[in-house]
Amino acid sequence: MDKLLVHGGSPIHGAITISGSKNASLPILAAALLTEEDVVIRRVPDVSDTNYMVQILTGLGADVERFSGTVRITASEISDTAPYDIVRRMRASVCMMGPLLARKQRCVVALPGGCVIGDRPIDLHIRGLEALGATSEFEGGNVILTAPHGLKGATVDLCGENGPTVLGTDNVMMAATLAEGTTTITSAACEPEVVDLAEFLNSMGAKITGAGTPIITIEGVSKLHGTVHNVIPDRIEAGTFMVAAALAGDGVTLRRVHEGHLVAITAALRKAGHQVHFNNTGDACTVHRGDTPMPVEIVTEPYPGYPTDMQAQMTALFAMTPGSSVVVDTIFPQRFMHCAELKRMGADIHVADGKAVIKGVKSLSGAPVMASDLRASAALVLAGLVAKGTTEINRLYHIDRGYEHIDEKLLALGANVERVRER
Ligand SMILES: CC(=O)N[C@H]1[C@@H](OP(=O)(O)OP(=O)(O)OC[C@H]2O[C@@H](n3ccc(=O)[nH]c3=O)[C@H](O)[C@@H]2O)O[C@H](CO)[C@@H](O)[C@@H]1O
Ligand SMILES: C=C(OP(=O)(O)O)C(=O)O
Repeated sequence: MDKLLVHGGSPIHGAITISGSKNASLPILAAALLTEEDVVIRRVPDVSDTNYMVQILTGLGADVERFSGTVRITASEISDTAPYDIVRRMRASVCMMGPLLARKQRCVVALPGGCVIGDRPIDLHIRGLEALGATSEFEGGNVILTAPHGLKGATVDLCGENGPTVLGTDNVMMAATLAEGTTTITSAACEPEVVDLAEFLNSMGAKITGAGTPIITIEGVSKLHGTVHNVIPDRIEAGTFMVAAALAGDGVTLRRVHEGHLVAITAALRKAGHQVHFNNTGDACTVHRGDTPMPVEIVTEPYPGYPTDMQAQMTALFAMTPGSSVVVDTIFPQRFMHCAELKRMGADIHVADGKAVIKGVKSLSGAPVMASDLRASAALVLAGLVAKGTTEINRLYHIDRGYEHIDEKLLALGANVERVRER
């Protein structure tokens, strides 16, 4: 298990390039199962989640070649059962359900269960696939979906108690591409990753309109074909480095970003007193720490609102921002595991009922801390950049799930970090 040592106090500056999006890559890799033909996906980040997805595809019988950021998949003959050993390691493996069901009329996928960010039910995924004519049963920790006579288009509402579901929208959209007739998804998730998946599917011959709005229409086709696709930039990786720059930066430029995907994060940083400038084409931005940082309140919401995947990192920034800031997570109200570790570094945070109140302190001090999930680990790295002394972040595999070569990118910006490899 690797760990990261962050020696605080070195300001970061310079430029880095943002990687392809993890959360767009995962469903797109799964969607390659919808055709027997060759699919080439570029800018897939080299993170453990995409490696697991490649292993799942291989385990299902697909031929997969990976060279740098490019993955070529040929799924001419595949099985309907996703191998448990790998599926259990990654929650996003639930997005195999839609493509497998559409292609094989049956799928067996291990249930993801909960995780440290809270309960992660899949009732809306199942409800959506059942509306298309599938039947479901649960056996031995697996969900088994069958549609022996194929799927049929229907109207499906995917709104849950906490709003729409991203991977649920992906699953129903992927399944509906090969269903007979027209499917309408209402209360669809509007995240850019859903739009990227829809663009990928359309480039394979699917007929999808409305992705990026709450109503998506999919006209079923009998077959999809091969394609080549470039994955969108990772808005959460970009947001994480934007916050790093606001916390410890002395002018940090991020290349290959998408301004339109970063509106809520940019607004929160500007409100907190930091400077964010985009270039004319909106594909690069430079962030400077403001002279008078101010406390703000952020409330996570479905896109285009402030993303839950960016609240832990912002909490690290608020830990050193004078005054009282507030973070409310309406999507995953239990997603505050990072706060206990930030407190070990000297932060003043009170968490109750899905809300953290953070009183800025003058300084944090480095400490051994435990990463509990992907974005919580990112928050600890950010805090470590400005803490006095050394922060030792254990269980680095959490961060390696979703940040491509984070240590190398931080080193390129002048941070003093060291990955300690432990076998
Ligand atoms: C791989 C990937 O893209 N992961 C992202 C995706 O996860 P994921 O797609 O799993 O998250 P969802 O959008 O489904 O979850 C949103 C909310 O809906 C609830 N819910 C979800 C499904 C369901 O069947 N029933 C139900 O009640 C969840 O508990 C949560 O409160 O979107 C989340 C919300 O933006 C992000 O934090 C994750 O990084
Ligand atoms: C929570 C995340 O991912 P996952 O849904 O795969 O757990 C994330 O990317 O922050």
